[in-house]
Amino acid sequence: MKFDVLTLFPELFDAVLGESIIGRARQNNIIQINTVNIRDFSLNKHRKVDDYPYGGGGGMVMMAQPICDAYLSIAEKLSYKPRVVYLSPQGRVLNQEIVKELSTEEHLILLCGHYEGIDERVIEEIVDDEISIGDYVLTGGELPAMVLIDSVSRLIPGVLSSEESYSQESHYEGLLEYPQYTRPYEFSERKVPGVLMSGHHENINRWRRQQSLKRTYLKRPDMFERLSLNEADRKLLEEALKENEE
Ligand SMILES: NC(=O)c1ccc(NCc2ccccc2N2CCOCC2)nc1
Repeated sequence: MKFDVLTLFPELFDAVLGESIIGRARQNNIIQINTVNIRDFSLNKHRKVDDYPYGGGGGMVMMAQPICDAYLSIAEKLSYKPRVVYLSPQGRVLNQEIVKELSTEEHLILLCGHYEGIDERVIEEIVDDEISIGDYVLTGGELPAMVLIDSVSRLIPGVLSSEESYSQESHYEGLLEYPQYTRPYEFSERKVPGVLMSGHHENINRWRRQQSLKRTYLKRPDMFERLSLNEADRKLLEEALKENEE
């Protein structure tokens, strides 16, 4: 999987994508992440990449030419047209389903906007997808690009070790994760739930699924209503909610 990031701030990516799981995956060449500085493609001597908006109004707009030339510097070497994702507040909001879809691509070009946005003709010319990481406004598209790279990369085979990839398990897909505990057994007078100490794996899995169902129902009714629960799950949830009332 290859990511090419078109950005005005390539150095922002080094720390976040150089460390830990993603850093290791880059070293093992499981994923490649390359940044392209849009400013290097400005045609004027002051390396200007923004200009005043036609129609007036405050703020500046990123010019089309430097962005499109930065894109061409990548695309012209390729025999295929790579998928171009533009990170913007107008995009469809990223979720795990979209992450999964993106992880099937061999090569993604991520375009990071700044100022008040980019000249619309760039979107018409080269952008395939507009994606937002949530309904809030940021100073630039770089953090959204890093979020997308992180979430997509962890689905690429070989990026997560076997332990790390455990959280991939489909058994609770669409559900919130159950509570996690580790040593010591008692911490600030709080003990670990007995079932987890029993070594009874069937009961442990039952308890974990019950906790995931309960948490999803209580914390994320929007996710919960998308679930289709079988009879066993419904009973588990009912029992958990009854305990809540006691
Ligand atoms: N939710 C997101 O994914 C998200 C993404 C980017 C982003 N900002 C960069 C940006 C990129 C494109 C267009 C406008 C802008 N903005 C520039 C600053 O002013 C507001 C508009 N903000 C939030």
